[in-house]
Amino acid sequence: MLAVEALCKTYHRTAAVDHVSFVVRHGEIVALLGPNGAGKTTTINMVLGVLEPTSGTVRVEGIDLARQHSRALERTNFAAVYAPLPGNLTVRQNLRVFGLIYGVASLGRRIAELLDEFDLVRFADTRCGVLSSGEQTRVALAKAMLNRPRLLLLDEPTASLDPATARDIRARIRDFTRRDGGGVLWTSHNMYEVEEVCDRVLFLSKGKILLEGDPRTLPAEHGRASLEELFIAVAREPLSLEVA
Ligand SMILES: Nc1ncnc2c1ncn2[C@@H]1O[C@H](COP(=O)(O)OP(=O)(O)OP(=O)(O)O)[C@@H](O)[C@H]1O
Repeated sequence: MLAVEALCKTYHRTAAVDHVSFVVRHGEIVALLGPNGAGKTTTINMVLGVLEPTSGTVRVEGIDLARQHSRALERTNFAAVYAPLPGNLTVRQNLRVFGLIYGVASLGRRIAELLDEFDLVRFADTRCGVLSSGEQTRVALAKAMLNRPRLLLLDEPTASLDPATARDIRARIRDFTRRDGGGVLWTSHNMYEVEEVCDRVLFLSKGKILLEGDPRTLPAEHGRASLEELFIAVAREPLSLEVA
C-alpha cells in the first residue's frame, strides 16, 4: 500500500527525518510513534506530498509520488486534529467542497452514504464550528473517506475525545482496513490505544526509526513491561535501545 524508502528531510543542518524506510500493507494499521519533535508530522507531510523530501522515495500502491503526484494522491487521504474543517460551513457543505476538490463521482450519493455511515445525518445542516470534538472528528473522517482512499493518514485522530467516542472512532477505522482492505498510518501519544488498534508500531527518535514490531510483544522483547515504558525509554535513552 505504502512504501517509504530512505526518506530524508533536512532543515539547514538539522535532519528532521533521516533515512526513514517502512511499509504499510493492505489491511494493516501501522503506528508512527515517537516523542515530540521525533519527525512524525514531517514524515506524514512528505507522504501526503505537501512537503518535498530532501531525498528518498514514497510509493503509494507502487506509484511514485514524485513522478505521478496526482495518481498517487488520488489513493490517499488524511485527517488531523490540527487541521479542522472550515467552521462556518455546514457538514454537508464541507463534504461537498472537498468532494468537488477531489473530483468525486456521484457526489450527492457519496455524501448521503457518509452522513449515514458516520452517524452525521442529524448534523448535516449544522455549521462544523459548533460541533463537539467527537462530532468534528467524525466529520473529518467522513471527509477523509470521500475519495474512497486506499491509504489513510491519521495524525492523532482521537486526541481530545472521551473514551467512548475514541473507541467508536477506532472501530470505524478498523472497519476501513478489515472491510475495504485499506492501509492506515496512525500517530498517537496514547499507548493503550496503539496496543488495542495497531498491527505494527514504528518508533521514531531524532528522525530515525529505532524499533519496529508488534505493539503487544515489542515491550517484552526489549525488557520493558508495557508499550508506555518502552516509549519512555525510546524518548530518554534511545542509544541503549539501539544497542539492545
Ligand atoms: N519548517 C521547519 N524548519 C525547521 N525545523 C523544522 C521545520 N519543521 C519541523 N522542524 C523540526 O523537525 C523536527 C521534527 O518535527 P516534527 O513536527 O516532524 O515532529 P513530531 O514528531 O511530529 O513532533 P510532535 O509530536 O511534537 O508533533 C523538530 O525538531 C522540528 O523542530
